[in-house]
Amino acid sequence: MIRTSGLGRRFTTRKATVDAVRELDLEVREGELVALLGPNGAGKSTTLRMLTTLLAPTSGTATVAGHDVTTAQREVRHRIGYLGQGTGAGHSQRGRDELLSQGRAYGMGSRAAKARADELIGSLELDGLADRLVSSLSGGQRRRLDIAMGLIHAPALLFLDEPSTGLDPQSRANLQQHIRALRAAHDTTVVLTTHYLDEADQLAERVVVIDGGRVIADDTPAKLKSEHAGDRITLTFDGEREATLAVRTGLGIASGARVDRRGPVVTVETAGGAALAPKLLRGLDDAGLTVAAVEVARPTLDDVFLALTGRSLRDETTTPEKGTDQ
Ligand SMILES: Nc1ncnc2c1ncn2[C@@H]1O[C@H](COP(=O)(O)OP(=O)(O)OP(=O)(O)O)[C@@H](O)[C@H]1O
Repeated sequence: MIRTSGLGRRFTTRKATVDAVRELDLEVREGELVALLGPNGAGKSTTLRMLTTLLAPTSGTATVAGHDVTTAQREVRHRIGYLGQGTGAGHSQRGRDELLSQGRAYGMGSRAAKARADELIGSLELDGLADRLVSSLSGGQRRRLDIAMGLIHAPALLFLDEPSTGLDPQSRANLQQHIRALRAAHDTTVVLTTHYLDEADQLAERVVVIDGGRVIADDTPAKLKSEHAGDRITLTFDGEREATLAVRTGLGIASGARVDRRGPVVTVETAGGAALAPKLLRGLDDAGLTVAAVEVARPTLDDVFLALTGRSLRDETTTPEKGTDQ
């Protein structure tokens, strides 16, 4: 569905030259749901804008839905849907009318456009809402209408640029549920960008991690986590002295695990944390050391990003919160 080879985009301004995307080799198969994950400025939007023909690459090639993004822009555009950052339906219109005019703009007959609009209104649960003025809809509802606009011409491939940015967690979960259902109902390949770790983890089958314009990892969330980050066992002792003694016992763990002590808290990063924790506690008990609290946490995609770059994605992104909606 998508194949890029050495794709790149350089921006040259009077002040600086920025390689927003470098040497991108990406392949997306039919039916996949792929998330491009990275901090602000990583190159996610620039990648999407090149794949949707909105921006010309300065190096490399890209084929989308069987057509070259540089030499066959029209063909590509007819086969894809795109929801950009901050784009959306006109506010003084009713949603349904917006959908119909969008369908006509794609050359659909009025009957076909109406049938497709009805179908999308149903699957995105916009019944009732589609007959209201767009300006009266909440952020999440408007985003769903935007997705319907992007799908009106039944594209095989849908690009969503940060679809849930600015939505509160509940509306975000609701939108994710709709994206999943849409994909199941219409068999659409979906490529989306996000800087929400939970969104990439829960929604995408495959996560392409981008940093500084380059792909630094590309796999299923489960494999990324098992390969790049271990489970984390956090042991809290009554005092720093006990924690130091506990580390000195070696904790009975295999080499390769990372042990870190901060004050009375010892963290152990290792594979198979859930199985190891009871053994570890028994060993400490035998050594006469009492653990005040223990916690075993599965790794997150942030741990993966941290392992790959030494930086946390959480520190780099902010989560703007707006009103809840359904
Ligand atoms: N038109 C432009 N002119 C100059 N630099 C640009 C332009 N567009 C993007 N850039 C730069 O390219 C880099 C990648 O930007 P891009 O918008 O693709 O990142 P992003 O990963 O989508 O970030 P965000 O999550 O903030 O949307 C940034 O350093 C950005 O400042």
